[in-house]
Formats: sequence, C-alpha cells, structure tokens
Amino acid sequence: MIHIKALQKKFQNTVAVSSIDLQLEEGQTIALLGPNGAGKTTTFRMLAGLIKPTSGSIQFDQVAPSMDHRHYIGYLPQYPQFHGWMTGFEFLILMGELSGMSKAEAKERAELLLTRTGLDEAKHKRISGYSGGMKQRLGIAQAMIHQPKLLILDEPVSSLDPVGRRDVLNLLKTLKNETTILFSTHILSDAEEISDYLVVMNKGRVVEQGHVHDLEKKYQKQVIKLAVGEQPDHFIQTLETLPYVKQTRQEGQHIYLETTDMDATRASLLSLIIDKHLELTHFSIDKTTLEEMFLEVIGFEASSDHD
Ligand SMILES: Nc1ncnc2c1ncn2[C@@H]1O[C@H](COP(=O)(O)OP(=O)(O)OP(=O)(O)O)[C@@H](O)[C@H]1O
Repeated sequence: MIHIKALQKKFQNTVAVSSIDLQLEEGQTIALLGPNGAGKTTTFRMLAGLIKPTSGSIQFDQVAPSMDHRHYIGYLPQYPQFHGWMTGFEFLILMGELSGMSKAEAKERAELLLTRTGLDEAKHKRISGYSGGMKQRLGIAQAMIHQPKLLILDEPVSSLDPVGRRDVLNLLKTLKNETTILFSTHILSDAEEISDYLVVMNKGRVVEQGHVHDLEKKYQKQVIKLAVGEQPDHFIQTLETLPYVKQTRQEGQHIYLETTDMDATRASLLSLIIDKHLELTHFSIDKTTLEEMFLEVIGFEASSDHD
C-alpha cells in the first residue's frame, strides 16, 4: 500500500533519515520505534507531505503519483496545537470545514468522532480545560475528521499520565479495524500491545522490522534460572555439556541457562539433578521480551559507530 524507496532527508549537515526502504500494508497497525533523534518525526513529516524528501520516493498504491496524497492521510503531530478558547465540538467543525466539508457534514462527523473518542460529555467545554489525554483524543478525532485511509500519529501517548495513556491506547485498539495506523513511540510495550508490525529506527536508518510474532520468535530466548546446593561454577561446566544448551551465565548463587529446546533441556536438567543428588533451591523459566530485542538492535548500531 505504501512503498518507501531509498528515502532520505538532510537538514544542512544533519542526515535525519538515511535511505530507508519500507513497504507498509493496508489494514495494519504499524509502530515506528526508536530512541530520540532516530528520525521518526522526520519520516512522518515526509509521509504527511509536510516536508520534501532530499531524495527517494513515497508511493501510495491508491493515489496516482500526480495527485495530492494528503487527503488520504490524517496526521497528529507530536505537539498538537489547539485553540484553547474553542470547545472540542467547535474545533472539530472548524477542522472539518478546513478540509473541505460543508458545515452540516462537518457537524455530523464531529458528533460521531466525539462519541468515538469518549469526549461526548466534554464537547461543549473549552479545550483549555481538557486533560492531556482528552486533548490527545481530540487530536486523534481531528486527524480522522476527513475519514483518512491512513492515520499517522507521532508519539500519541508519550506525554500522557498512566490514565491518559491507557485511554488513548484503548482508543487506538478500537480504531484498528477501520483504518491503517502508523504511530511512533519509544515505549516497546505500547507497540507490542497494539501493533501488528514493528519498524525499528536508529540514527536515521531502519535497523529491524517485521510482524510482531515473527520478531518475538526471532528474538525471544528461553531461559531457565536455577540454584542448586553446590558451587555454581562447578555445576555450570556439567550443564554446558547438555544438548540444546546455548549459553550459561552465573549471577551469585543463580545460574541462567539459555536453551533452544525448553522441554528437552528441562527434562535432562531435572534428571541430572536427581542423579547427582543435588539440592534444588530455585527453578524458574523466563522468556526474554522484545524489550531486549529493541536494546540489542539499538545497541548494535551504537557500537558499530566505533568501528
Ligand atoms: N528542522 C530540522 N533542522 C535540523 N535538524 C533537524 C530538524 N528536524 C530534525 N532534525 C534532526 O534530525 C534528527 C532526527 O530527528 P527526528 O525529530 O526525526 O527524530 P525522532 O526519532 O522523531 O526523535 P524524538 O523521539 O526525539 O522526537 C535529529 O538529529 C534532529 O536533531
């Protein structure tokens, strides 16, 4: 649906986005992840048609290259501006009219979106009295006023308190079925919770991308944590000879054992402990999270700077 090819943006001497290639599919919720300065906002501003790429191309399947693709996109900037003296209802009607609707159409759409975003009760109140979460929900309603096919949200939950954050995440979950959503965040658990596809950027480049479940499979490690009544360093040598054991490490009295086959390793480990009459004082199974994937790909990039 969106084909991004060799997209680059330079600001004087800063390369904000460095030749990225992406294919984004219709109907998905896509999270763009990355630390500060990764190039997320710059990528979004190019997609939304607010700034021109230095080179490369963005092609929308449903929009002819000669056409303005902006009607196709709803955009919520990282720091949205509102007229605080207006009510939420007035603001949405104004935004609808600015996007080319008649007053009657804009009113109807505003009513609908205020209900969708849970702002019905506050619709005749001034925006200056809205909480951060309410403003962000109003911002999402504004981005959806013209029924865009693609909703681009720049860090929609970063500045919110836990309640506001939860409200916006829940709203995004309900919007998933009606539009393609592309949003940025540096909080991986938010991305994991609501998105189907993850794109990780660092220093202007895409360093990893894939469907959430594929990335989980690729990066999730299965780890056994155990403690036995024997010096761990001695026991570790025996553990390393077990099949499927990939890596072991010791932290105090605990041994961490990474395996490629949890069932087989658990069985052989427990029979080893019984055979050797060892006292098992701790046994648990952990899975690493995508958080570690995020740190790994970001960390890898950071260290490659020193090459
Ligand atoms: N208008 C500009 N002029 C000069 N440099 C810019 C401009 N906009 C962005 N940059 C630089 O481009 C790089 C990428 O910035 P960008 O805002 O796209 O990152 P980001 O991933 O959105 O970061 P954040 O999470 O902090 O919002 C940064 O080094 C930033 O300083």
